[in-house]
Parts: sequence; C-alpha cells; structure tokens
Amino acid sequence: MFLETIRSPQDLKKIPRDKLPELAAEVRSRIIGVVSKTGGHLASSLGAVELAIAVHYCFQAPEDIIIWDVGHQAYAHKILTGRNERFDTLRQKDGLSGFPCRTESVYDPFTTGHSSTAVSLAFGCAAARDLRETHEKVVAIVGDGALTGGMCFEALNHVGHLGKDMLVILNSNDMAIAPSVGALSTYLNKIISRPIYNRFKDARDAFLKQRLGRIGPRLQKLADKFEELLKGLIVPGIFFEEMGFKYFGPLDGHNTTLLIDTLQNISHLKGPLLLHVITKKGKGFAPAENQPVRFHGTTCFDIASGEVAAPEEKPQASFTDVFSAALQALAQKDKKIAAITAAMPEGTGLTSFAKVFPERFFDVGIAEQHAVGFAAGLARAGLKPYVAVYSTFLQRAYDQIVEEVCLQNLGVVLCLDRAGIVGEDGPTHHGMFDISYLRHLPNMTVMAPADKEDLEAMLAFASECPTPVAIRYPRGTAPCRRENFAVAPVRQGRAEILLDGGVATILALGSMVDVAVDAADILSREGVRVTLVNARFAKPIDEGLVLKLYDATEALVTVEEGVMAGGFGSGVLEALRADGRLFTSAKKVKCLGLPVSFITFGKRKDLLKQYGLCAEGIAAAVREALGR
Ligand SMILES: Cc1ncc(C[n+]2csc(CCOP(=O)(O)OP(=O)(O)O)c2C)c(N)n1
Ligand SMILES: CC(=O)[C@@H](O)[C@H](O)COP(=O)(O)O
Ligand SMILES: [Mg+2]
Repeated sequence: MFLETIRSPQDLKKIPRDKLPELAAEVRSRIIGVVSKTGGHLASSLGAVELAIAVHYCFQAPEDIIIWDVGHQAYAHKILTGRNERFDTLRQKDGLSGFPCRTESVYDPFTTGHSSTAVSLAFGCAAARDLRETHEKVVAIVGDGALTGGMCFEALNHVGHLGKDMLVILNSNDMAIAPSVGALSTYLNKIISRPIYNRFKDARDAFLKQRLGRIGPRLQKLADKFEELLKGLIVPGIFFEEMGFKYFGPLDGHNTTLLIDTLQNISHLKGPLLLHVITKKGKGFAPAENQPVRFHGTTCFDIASGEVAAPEEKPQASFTDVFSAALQALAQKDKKIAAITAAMPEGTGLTSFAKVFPERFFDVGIAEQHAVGFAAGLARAGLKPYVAVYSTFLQRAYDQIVEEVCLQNLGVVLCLDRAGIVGEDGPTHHGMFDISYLRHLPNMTVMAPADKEDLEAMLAFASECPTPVAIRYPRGTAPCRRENFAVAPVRQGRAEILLDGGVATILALGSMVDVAVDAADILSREGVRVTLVNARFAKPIDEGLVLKLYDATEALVTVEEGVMAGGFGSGVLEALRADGRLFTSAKKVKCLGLPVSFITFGKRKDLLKQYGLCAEGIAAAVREALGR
C-alpha cells in the first residue's frame, strides 16, 4: 500500500515512477469508498487523480502554488497533501471541506467553489512573486467547463498580454456538469481529434504510397517538411498560442509517466504555458464513467451496483421539481417563454424543458453574467425569459441585473434555486445574500414561495409581470399547502394571512413559512395563539399589513432563510421606521435569519437549527418577544 506512506507530497516523490499507476488505483479506491458514504463530487475527482499525482510529483507545494478551479475535482489533491486520515469526514460538519479551503491546509492557497477563478488567482500570485523577486512556480488547473466562464477569459487575456511565468493546465473531459456546450467546446474537440491535420496526413500517405511508387521516399521527405509547415498553421492550440501562451498537448491525462515527463520538461520554460490534458470524467469507476452527470455530485451509493442508497423517507417533489413542471406547463401555453441555464440544466430542473422546447432553451455555459444580459436581450425583443440559476452563482451577475435588467425595467424572471442553506457544499454555495442584494434594486420584485402551490402561482404571476421579478426557493422538498390553509391568489406586494387573531405575529418568508406553522402549533399547545403571515414578497413588503399587525398584536417576529442585514426583516423594520411607529412604541420586533458570517458545511437541517430557523427556534423567539 503506497497511500499509507504518504503524509505529504514529499513522501509521494519517494515512490518510483513506475509504481504511480498503483498509487493512482489506491487513491481512486479511497475516493470511491469515502464518497459512497458521504456523497460528494465523485466523477470530476476520479478524472483528476493522475493529474494531482503528477502535479505534486513535479512541483514543490506549498511553496509552489497550485490552484484547482472550482475545487470539486481536488479530492486526490487533499488525500496527497496530508488529509488522507481525515478523508472519511469529507463534507461532514467539523470535517474536511468538499472544496479546497484556506483554513484547512497550507496546500490550499484559496477557499474555492465558484468556477473560472483559478487563472486570475494564480496570475495575481505570479505578478506578486515577480514584484517580490521570489521564484515559486504558479499553476492553475482549469476544466473545459470552467474555461467557458468570462472571468477565465479575462484572466487569459491579461496573462497573455503581460507574459509572466505561469502554467495553466487545461483539463478537458468534454463535460461541465452536463456535456460541455459552446463554440469553445467544439474547438477543444477539434484539437483532440485533429480531423483536419489527420485527414491531411492520411491523404498524403495514401497518395505517396499508391501513386508515386519508388520516388515516394524522396517526396516523402519533402512532404514531411511541408507537413511541419502546415502543422504550424493548423497546430492544435493555435488559439492559445495567439493569446500569448505556449501550448503543449493534448496529452493523455491518465498517463502519469507522460504527464510527469512533460511537466518536468516544460516547467523551466519562461512565459505563460498552457498544458492541455485529456481525461475521462468518472475514470476508473464504471458507473461514473457511464453516467458522469449523475455522478458529478452524488449522494451515498452502493459501490458494487452504483445504485443510490434508498432515501430514508419517501421522496417528495423538491422546489426544483415543482419549478420544472410548472415552467413547462406555462411554456406550453405561452410561446414567448424561454428558459436559460448557466451550465446547470439538471440542478435547476431544466433538462426536460430542453427536450420539449429545444428552440426555447439556452445553456450558455458557466456564464451567469452573460445569461442575465442575454435574457435582457430576449425580453427587450418580446420574449419572456426565465433565468434559472443558483442563488450563490447569481452573485456573479449583480451588475447585469442592475444595469441590463432593472435599469431597463425589463420583464426578466430570475429563478433562484438553492436560496438559503445548501448543506454539505458549505460557505461558497449557501445562497444567503440574494434577498439583500436584490431588495434594494429599483423596479425589482422579490418573491419567495412557502410551498408548491405558492411557487406555481408565483411563476404564473411572473409570466404576466412586465417588470423584473426574482423568485427564490431553497434546496430540498417543497411542502404542499396544509389542508386547513387555502391558497390566496398572488397579488403584487401582498402577503397572505394563514392564522389570525394572535397575541403575537410571525411574519415568515418562503421556506420559513412551513416551519413557522409548526412553531405556531408548539405555541398554541402552550396557550399562545399567534397570527401567522406568509409574507410572499420580500420586495415590495406588504407595508399596510405589517403596520396593521404591529398595532393589533403585542410583538412581531420576522423569519427568513437569508442573511439578516438588508434582508426581509430589515425591510419590515424600515417600514415601521418610515412610519414612525418604531420610535413611539415599546413593542418588541425580533428578526430571525442568518448572521453576517460565512456559514460552514453540514446537514441543512442541522445548520438551520443552529441559527434558530426551526420550529422550536421560532417559538422561542416569539416567547422572548412576548417576554414570557
Ligand atoms: C460560477 C459558477 N457557476 C456554476 C458552478 C457549478 N459548477 C460546478 S462544477 C461545474 C462544471 C465544471 O466543469 P469543468 O470545469 O469542466 O470541470 P469537470 O467537472 O468537468 O471536471 C459547474 C457548472 C460553479 N461552481 N460556479
Ligand atoms: C461544484 C458545484 O458547484 C456544483 O456541483 C454544486 O455542488 C451542485 O450543487 P447541487 O448538488 O445542489 O446541485
Ligand atoms: Mg470538464
């Protein structure tokens, strides 16, 4: 067992080169064993095992800086950099992060999770190195999916211009989460298969053999020279060469000897280098090789069959499922509806929309900024675009939301999935800032559905709304409306009263409504009756109702699954302050939500509980506000 001997990359370097494939097999089996129990980003990490071995074999981390883009493929890197013993704790609270993490290891120069950042980060390190006159190497490892992100292009442009020493390793597997899309992906495929060059070579060989007989060998020499010239014109990677990089490859990214030889040969070269390696997503585990999308990010599974472990409870439709079905139903009736994803058709629930309405579906690649700008164009030209994107990734497109959507007052619908605590992906992925970053924007309406019925109604409401709308919903199950509560029609800026006549009011937003219903039950068993409001709108807030209930009840508690600063509760306080009531009354208003801090990874339910966003937490807040 080689793996047991490795505590750091120094130990890795002691292993003979010809034994590295055995080490790779051990690392793979360790990754599969752990991820089968913890869940995680399996397929990408399996594809980058040899790459991690080769990079750590050739470079001197942590002095040399190695940055994995996104970081979801870095499990082998973690295992080889002193974290093998703790690897079983992957993505568990207080365990190892699923992504590179600055506070976890000196071998992780950055905490990452969002795509297309590595070249910028690496280039910053390279530029600083040159100013400090030190000599560390800087390496950015970027996937073909990540390469579609604008930030990556901006960085390549800058690197090529300034020409500093650094290495970009492009890990091509023809996949983002879904199959890669875009002209660049087509270009990379051309490089890999080299059809023009190969066709030329085959035709030339055949011609020389069949037609020229004995004078062939002399001509062959001439042709070889010509071929070299021609190769210069159609050489793979000419795009990167023109951008100012020396291009090497494409290489088999699973051949450790080839990778190490090449890295050692090129790493002393000056200027920006780009090494293109070809890998297989899911390499070494047949179920993941065959279903890379399914195993991109997986829950626990059975290693022998590759089957996902049966859920403990009966599976219920998620908010994503509800969104998926409802948008399709709307699109059947309204031909103006289009759907846009930034490389996440499965995660956002748009896969079946893409099949049913291929001409109205757009996967723009990992390009959230472009997704929003593109949607603005569609809306301006008379379509009704729904941009389905995770809350955390929409942060990228803030300026496009402000300038291209809100300032133009266009009817773009932003559908923010994974809004709130996402769980095991942790701080890079929790969608906790969106209410705050959207609520202050002119012309923007911000909604959050309490349940399945609300989401369906809000999507329909948005289809009629000529101005910008954002609908945020969390990861996980969408509750159905409870039997004793009717569903009021969705009207702009109007909340819905679920329980009336209480001594205190709970104003709950989105995912917190169902939890607040349970809190109301707890309190009612204690003899405390509450008025419960499904706020529906974070902007505009139903100010009339807020003021009315402030007067009518003894205390007010707001609850939201988002950061409190600038959030829904802040909006309620702003309404009370603007009206002057906050200054003239001693009534207690209590806001529940997430603090202004980066929240770790762990189970969604546990993390919500930690911040009082559970039935008992809400009940306790009401008791406190009432002074009981
Ligand atoms: C800004 C941003 N948008 C979307 C994602 C979601 N995401 C994570 S990995 C990934 C695909 C990355 O593809 P690639 O870089 O080719 O890596 P591979 O999974 O193929 O190894 C996507 C879309 C993200 N992490 N960050
Ligand atoms: C690495 C990354 O950003 C995605 O793979 C993300 O982890 C997907 O999250 P979901 O599992 O919630 O779709
Ligand atoms: Mg890829």
